Amino acid sequence: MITVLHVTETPTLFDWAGGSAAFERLINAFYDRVEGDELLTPLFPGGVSDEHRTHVTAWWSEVFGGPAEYSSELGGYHRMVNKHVDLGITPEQRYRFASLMSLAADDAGLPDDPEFRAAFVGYVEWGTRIALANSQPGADIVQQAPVPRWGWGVAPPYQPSN
Ligand code: HEM
Repeated sequence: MITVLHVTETPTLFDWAGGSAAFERLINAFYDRVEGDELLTPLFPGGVSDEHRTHVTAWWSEVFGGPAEYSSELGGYHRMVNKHVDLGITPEQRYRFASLMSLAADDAGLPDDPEFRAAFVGYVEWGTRIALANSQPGADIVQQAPVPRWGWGVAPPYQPSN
């Protein structure tokens, strides 16, 4: 008797989005919007540098399943978390940040299937709430933690079996 095993691998969110080039487009589109936003510009006086954009692209790529360069080259979670200390992010700024991320995903032509976008905004919601909490004066901050690796959650992409 022959048994046929059908194995379909679920792609990482990084690969599904289009890899490094897609995350570069996303982060540049996002900070282009930030630079024109009256609520967020006070947090980025003088604009958002190429270096900042490159670092944040590395963070997002790693979180979504791409190369772990933010951990190996830039200082990992510890560096990211300390960048937010004492920024005093307001709930309005958090919400604006999250909204602009969703719009930037459209600007950058990221996949717009409901499964990908649900996972994407799930991470945005999670990350922005953590950033807000960590940015408050006197916040009790976890200094060392792994960079998260985000997944599809309950709805991976629908892949017909034949
Ligand atoms: C999903 C949520 C977020 C992620 C993944 C994220 C990621 C990062 C990373 C990786 C850095 C450090 C870049 C480097 O290594 O040089 C950073 C810095 C920064 N983030 Fe966030 N962030 C998030 C939410 C927010 C929010 C909600 C705000 C404000 C509304 C914010 C404001 C900033 C600012 C102002 C810096 C620069 C600080 C400095 O260089 O002095 N972030 N962010």
